[in-house]
Amino acid sequence: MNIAVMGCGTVGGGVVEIIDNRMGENSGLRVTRILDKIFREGDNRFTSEISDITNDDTIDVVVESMGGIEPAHSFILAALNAGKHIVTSNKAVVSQYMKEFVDAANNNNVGLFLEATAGGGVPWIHNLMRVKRIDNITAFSGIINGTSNFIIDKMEREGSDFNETLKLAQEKGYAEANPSADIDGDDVKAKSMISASIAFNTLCSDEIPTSGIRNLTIEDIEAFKEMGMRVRMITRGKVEGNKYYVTVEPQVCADNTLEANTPGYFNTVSLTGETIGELKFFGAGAGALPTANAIVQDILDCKDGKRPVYDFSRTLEFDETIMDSSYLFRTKAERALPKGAIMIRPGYFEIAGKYPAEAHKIAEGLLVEDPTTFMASLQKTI
Ligand SMILES: NC(=O)C1=CN([C@@H]2O[C@H](COP(=O)(O)OP(=O)(O)OC[C@H]3O[C@@H](n4cnc5c(N)ncnc54)[C@H](OP(=O)(O)O)[C@@H]3O)[C@@H](O)[C@H]2O)C=CC1
Ligand SMILES: N[C@@H](CC=O)C(=O)O
Repeated sequence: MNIAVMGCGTVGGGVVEIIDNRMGENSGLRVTRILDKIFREGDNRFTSEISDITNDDTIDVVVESMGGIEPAHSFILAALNAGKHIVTSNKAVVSQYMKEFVDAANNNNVGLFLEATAGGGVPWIHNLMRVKRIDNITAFSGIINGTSNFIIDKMEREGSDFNETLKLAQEKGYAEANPSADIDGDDVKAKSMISASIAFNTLCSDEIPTSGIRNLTIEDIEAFKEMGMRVRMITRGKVEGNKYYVTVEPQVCADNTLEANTPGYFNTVSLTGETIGELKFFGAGAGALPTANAIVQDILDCKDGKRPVYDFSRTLEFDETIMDSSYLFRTKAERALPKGAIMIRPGYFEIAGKYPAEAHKIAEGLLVEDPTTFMASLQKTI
């Protein structure tokens, strides 16, 4: 099977490394073209022209690991329309154009493989699809961003500085090209849209309330520790009747949970199915080789003739009333808090029974008066 890799940075470089140097010749996989801006000296597979891939009938699979929206969107479509299978790690573009990509793949009788778009090396998408062979998935939740977990964990363990740790995550190749996607929750939002669309058989709304860890301080971490809690960046998705909802925000969890004990750049993500109950998946959530591993697994599935089938036919209403939670706010803008806020320790307030969008709106109001305000949901069973 001949493979073209578009974008040979952290992830694409990992794919080339695994196929060229680790799998051996008997794997039946060969990287024959690499599209990037900078060419590796002496490697004549490099090109900057998409037509060198789309016009090459010997190429079976195209890996898209460039990131971003354009030209990734048009290159993926061009490859699908040229009859190439696509394997991508680019959650930003997939979350925005999932339906268009699925339709193009179906029209051209090729596969669209998405394992690496959520959870890095964790076989999350594969298992969502596998569980659905028997069960309706009623909920998912957990940590699906390695960078934010790496930052929080290092702050907890070593008292490390937020910005220095973010820099370290960038050096290690965990962070997005624009790392605000990691710390403000947009990366988790994109992964959640893909996860929810697959889990719930409906194209997920992009109106997911999203907030991140930008304002998290060492003092917050110490305060949570004294409360027997730890904070994690969490996605939550849920279906009830003909309603579904998804939210992305930091969550303060009991310190004996698997989520609270997820270290470094690891992810812990779980799904709930009607007969299987709760299933949890843990593993490397980012980085060159774990993510490349997920891509190569997809390529091997493709080589075995497997083609993922996506079904978005379920009509569900995106409705936050199925997901009320307690929220915690650390703010100096005490007077701007709504009625019912209870001070649980100096500077920290709890508001019970709030819907996510409502809570995020409260946080936005507080941030105007106190730009250091931090908000998190308080863990309970969803
Ligand atoms: N890093 C990780 O741990 C993970 C990343 N992902 C996703 O995988 C994708 C790639 O991420 P990552 O490998 O970290 O990113 P990198 O920035 O390390 O790699 C992207 C590569 O693509 C090249 N590139 C970008 N645009 C173009 C273009 N128009 N033409 C040619 N080459 C281009 C970049 O060149 P240049 O640098 O010169 O712009 C770079 O070499 C992203 O969608 C990311 O969200 C998913 C899971 C994990
Ligand atoms: N930046 C992302 C990379 C993997 O998806 C993360 O940190 O999780």
